[in-house]
Amino acid sequence: MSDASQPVDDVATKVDEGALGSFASGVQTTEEYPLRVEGLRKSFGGITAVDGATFQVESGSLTGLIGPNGAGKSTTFNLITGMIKPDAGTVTFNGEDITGLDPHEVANRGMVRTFQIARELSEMTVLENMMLAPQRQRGEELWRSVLPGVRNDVREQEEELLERVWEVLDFFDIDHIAEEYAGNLSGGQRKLLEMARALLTDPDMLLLDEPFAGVNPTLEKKLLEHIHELREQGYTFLLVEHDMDLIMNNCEHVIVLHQGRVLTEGTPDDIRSNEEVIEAYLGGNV
Ligand SMILES: Nc1ncnc2c1ncn2[C@@H]1O[C@H](COP(=O)(O)OP(=O)(O)OP(=O)(O)O)[C@@H](O)[C@H]1O
Repeated sequence: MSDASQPVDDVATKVDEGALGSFASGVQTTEEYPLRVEGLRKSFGGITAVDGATFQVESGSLTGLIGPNGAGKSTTFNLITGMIKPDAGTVTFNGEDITGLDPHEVANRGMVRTFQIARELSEMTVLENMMLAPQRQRGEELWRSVLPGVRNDVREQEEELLERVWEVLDFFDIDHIAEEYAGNLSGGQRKLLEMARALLTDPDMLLLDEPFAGVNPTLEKKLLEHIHELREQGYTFLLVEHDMDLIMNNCEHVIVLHQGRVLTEGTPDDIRSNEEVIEAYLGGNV
């Protein structure tokens, strides 16, 4: 059974008191390092995409996961979030072994990744996309739904959701395009919508896979401001991004993957001057 039923009192609770306090249940982290990946391994036929990757991500950090093309970054993301199952190794989130869980089970525990807006969602408005975003089932809410007379009114829940949706749209400055079809948005606006949908699930940690690809500099700046604001409120971010300047200027910690394992990790300054990293990138045809 889902550990989402664990009473919130059981864990150290870091309550978000920022601008999102009104719609988020509060960022809850039980650990200094909420995400721990150990000995993760995955092969596709003869190709070992992830080969014993071991790292951890500090609570409230913006951590960058970088590496040359084919280093295993996307596969690592997919393994962490349950999109694919590892051949070996463990993924621990907030102290719980979540290895091999399905994506919705991982999301229910508070870790989500952004998804590109699928084709069928392009034919819906921004508002409809938000209303259809998967909702995190926290334990307390499961209980509320079965206790007679306690907030089990569907209309009341829909109204609450709508209120949260507008707050998130407002936070990302996309409330004015709520009635626009998602398919008509610019690349940058789509990225904002993808992040807004992820945030609506009320996560503690977000995994962002190239969130700035195709985003113009103005929107990139805006998106980065949102990420920093959320980080200050206690959200934890793991970011895969090819733009090295962006990683170096925004992440406080950088993990370098090479050939499916961690080559090194450290501050941007450590990484920038690391000979092994330079060599890996030169050999990696970046
Ligand atoms: N489903 C799959 N089937 C076969 N091989 C795969 C599959 N997914 C990934 N690979 C291979 O695993 C290796 C790692 O791929 P992955 O996409 O994880 O790397 P990456 O670091 O995200 O690369 P990039 O920066 O180019 O996006 C590559 O050699 C890739 O071709």
